[in-house]
Amino acid sequence: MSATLIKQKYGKDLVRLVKVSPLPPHPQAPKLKRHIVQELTCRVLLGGKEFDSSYTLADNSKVVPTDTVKNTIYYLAKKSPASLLTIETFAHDIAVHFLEKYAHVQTVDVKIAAHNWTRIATTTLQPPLGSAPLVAHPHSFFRAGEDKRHVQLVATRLSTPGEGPLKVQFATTSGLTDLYVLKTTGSSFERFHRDELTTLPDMADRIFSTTVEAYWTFPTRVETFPVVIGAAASAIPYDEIYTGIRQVTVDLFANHDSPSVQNTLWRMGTEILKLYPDVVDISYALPNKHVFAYDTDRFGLKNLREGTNVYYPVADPSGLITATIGRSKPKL
Ligand SMILES: O=c1[nH]c(=O)c2[nH]c(=O)[nH]c2[nH]1
Repeated sequence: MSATLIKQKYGKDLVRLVKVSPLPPHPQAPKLKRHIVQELTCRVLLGGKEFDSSYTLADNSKVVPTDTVKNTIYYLAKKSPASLLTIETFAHDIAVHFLEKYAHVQTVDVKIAAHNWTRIATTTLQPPLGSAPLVAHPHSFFRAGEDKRHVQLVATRLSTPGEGPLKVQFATTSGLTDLYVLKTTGSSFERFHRDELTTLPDMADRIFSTTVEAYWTFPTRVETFPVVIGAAASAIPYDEIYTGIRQVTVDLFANHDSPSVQNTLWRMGTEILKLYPDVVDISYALPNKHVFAYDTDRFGLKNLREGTNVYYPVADPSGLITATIGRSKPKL
């Protein structure tokens, strides 16, 4: 038997990093320390033909240790604190670092997840507590939810090392996951296909609950280097787009009178493409986390068809409704 190495990539996964960035002092409380906190989980994988021999011939001479990959993430977080504030920019700077430093690295695949630390609302910073309106605390946070912001960036070297400037193609996908939402009415599922295996009744009014997963892609772009690390000049407002997509998603979830998960998903995607011209397409995965009416009718208490207010959430199985929505090609 003769075998061939079809593809390979290696690096460090689950590199956890917390970064605290100062904010300028508040004019009325100049001594108060004001911070931004970010918690990231990073994965950086390196690829290139010259790593083949580490797999096939046990030749480690070209292998940048995954430990060095990990150290580099912290090094760049320290060196380029501004770029870290937007995970797409940080991913870009990580990729550029590896391509500039190691001529035999052909591709860098970076994934970053940002966790949700949200400012605690406190009544006052001075005792007595509990007597003043709520203010966002300058340096105390709570984990508001398990939802995360994501970026996956694949950077590919287009130029030949030693022949002219470094030229890199970047493919960027951003996303959000684990955004757990539930609505108690304003959702139905009726007039679906029926056959002898169908037991589901028409549901005119039901609970709708899902954990939103959404990924959106940006146009691939080519950049020529050197540029200043941290300056990652990109006209794309990644933060604004993330915040907007998250808001449109929850707005439509809450306000759309949903005839099906499929149609709500479509409404979310089409609205986002209208609002954000930088987004090429958006993919959603919406599990239908069923919450069914419990049968207390058996005990003489009507709950199934009328007066429904006691339910049981079903962990598995869930429905899973997925789609990618893009822009239609102009008709010629
Ligand atoms: O919104 C829904 N879409 C479905 O395809 C489906 N199938 C199902 O059993 N319940 C639901 N709900």
